[in-house]
Amino acid sequence: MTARLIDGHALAATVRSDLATRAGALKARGITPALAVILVGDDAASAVYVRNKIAACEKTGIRSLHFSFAGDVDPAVVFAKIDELNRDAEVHGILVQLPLPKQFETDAVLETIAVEKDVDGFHAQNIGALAQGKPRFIPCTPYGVMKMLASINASLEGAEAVIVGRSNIVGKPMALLLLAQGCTVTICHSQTRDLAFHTRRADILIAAVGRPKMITGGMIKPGAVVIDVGINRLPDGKLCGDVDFASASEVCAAITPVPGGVGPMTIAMLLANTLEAAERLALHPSF
Ligand SMILES: Nc1nc(=O)c2c([nH]1)NC[C@@H]1CN(c3ccc(C(=O)N[C@@H](CCC(=O)O)C(=O)O)cc3)C=[N+]21
Repeated sequence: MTARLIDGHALAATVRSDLATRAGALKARGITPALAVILVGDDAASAVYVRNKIAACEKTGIRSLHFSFAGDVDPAVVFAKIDELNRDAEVHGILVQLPLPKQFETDAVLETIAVEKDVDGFHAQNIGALAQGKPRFIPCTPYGVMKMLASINASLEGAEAVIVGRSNIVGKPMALLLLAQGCTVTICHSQTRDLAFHTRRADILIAAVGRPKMITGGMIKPGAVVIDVGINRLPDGKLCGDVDFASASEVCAAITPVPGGVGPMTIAMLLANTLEAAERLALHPSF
């Protein structure tokens, strides 16, 4: 069996075209949706992602503001910038690129971002709202994964969903979203005793661990949908996912590639959240 490919670039382009229409409607009312991105330090991968985000904003008619700080910056300087952006009525979304250098307490930084501008959906209040089934901003990567599952009409009600990885930014919110759609959800992690036992039961398998090609075809149920969130750079410079694509695609029904899968959708959903923030702030300026 050869799996169907879920094309993240094509799907992201569809999302962007809808967003461009909505951005145009806001502009006609005198509002230019704007995203502020804060980058601290000179991590090469982070610089690439931030560049991709800014380019995607431009394609969609969203204004982007970019603030860079040296890796040894005093956190107080970054807090002051976030505070300024929180109060700037022309900024609708604020994103602080992670990971932050070690002098930062990441959670404290994320909690400083105004909840109504938290387009990453990482603020404790936004995670709490999602956990209660009343999401305001859905974290971009899991949000993009849900769109990818919808694009192939994956049936989620009663499905066995297995997530490998328990991070706050992917694994946990992913579990909440799949749960809300009626999946029976299992979260596996580094202490899971028999990983393959769990993954082989999955109708929907989400790999988000950050270990190159660790999920192989033998660990996958025939006919499963496999979503590869991992982005790993191999010594030869090539990117690969957490899933061994060659063996997995012989077994599963549908699979996302790396690159060109979840990554581009993550950025598209960041733009979607920014537009939603701008639309909400336009409707309720004091919200
Ligand atoms: N506050 C915050 N929000 C994030 O959403 C966030 C973050 N911090 N820190 C890092 C991770 C990672 N992330 C990616 C986004 C796009 C691609 C992407 O476009 N990937 C391309 C390849 C890019 C390349 O060539 O390296 C692809 O998969 O096709 C990858 C990774 C967002 N993150």
